[in-house]
Amino acid sequence: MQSPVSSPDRLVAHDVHVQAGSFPAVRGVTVAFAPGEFTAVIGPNGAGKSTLLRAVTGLTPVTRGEVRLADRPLRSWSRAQRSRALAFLAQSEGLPAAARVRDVVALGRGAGEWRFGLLPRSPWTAEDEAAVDAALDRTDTRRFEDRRVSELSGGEAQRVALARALAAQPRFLLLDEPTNHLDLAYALDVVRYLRCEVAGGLGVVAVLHDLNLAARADRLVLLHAGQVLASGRPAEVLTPAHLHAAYGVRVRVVQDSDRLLVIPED
Ligand SMILES: Nc1ncnc2c1ncn2[C@@H]1O[C@H](COP(=O)(O)OP(=O)(O)OP(=O)(O)O)[C@@H](O)[C@H]1O
Repeated sequence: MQSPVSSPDRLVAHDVHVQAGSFPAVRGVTVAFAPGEFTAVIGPNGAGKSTLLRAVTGLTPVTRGEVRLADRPLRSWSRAQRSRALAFLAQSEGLPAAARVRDVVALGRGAGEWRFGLLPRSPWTAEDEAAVDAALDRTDTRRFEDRRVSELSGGEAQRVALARALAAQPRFLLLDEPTNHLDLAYALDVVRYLRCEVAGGLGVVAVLHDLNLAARADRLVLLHAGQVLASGRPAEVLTPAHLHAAYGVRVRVVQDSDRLLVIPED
């Protein structure tokens, strides 16, 4: 991965350590995420992927090191500025079951924060309406915008959560296992939607367990025991040696047309 130099637009973690309870979950991680780039964070269970994502979003405090956004320490951003710039999609995003899909996506425009008094109320504008429409269209969720969340399948609800995050028009979208529990078609759809957003300039950072999906990212960060074991382009990271060191599994990595395939040998 490119060295995380100070750049006006990057989200940078510099020598970040995070203590989860008494456990050092992230130990000296330095990475940079750029707008218009899709980074997949990979690594075995317990490697520190979720903790790193939460730390760079400002949801989990960093015990040592620093996170910088747009060349300013993240802690100097107000909560409202930060939540507008960085959208985070957790592993199991709880959506209000009784709410209609369109209203849920509107929450991405801050409607929830106004209601709970976390942000000053501002008038709902045509720009807000357009952002909700665009997010529904881009995630192919408009066709059930009037349904309640409780009437959706798991995969549909996951796309609504993605639409809500996109409606905020963040600079970076950080997703923790966005394809978890999705069938092959839905998982590929989600990656395709994300790729479209990246083409439009969004910075995407996604924790992915499926290495063959992760191979479609622009860059990979391979975590192991709270540290970066490898980072860079998929072909640089997805090597048998790296994957054996991280997962303890022997694999073959083959090039199939323009794509890498990871095949376990065990
Ligand atoms: N509150 C806590 N107290 C003690 N250990 C914790 C705590 N929170 C997380 N950990 C540990 O920190 C490590 C990293 O957890 P994290 O959830 O970041 O891993 P992960 O790579 O996202 O794992 P997975 O792929 O299983 O979701 C794990 O070993 C976990 O057990």
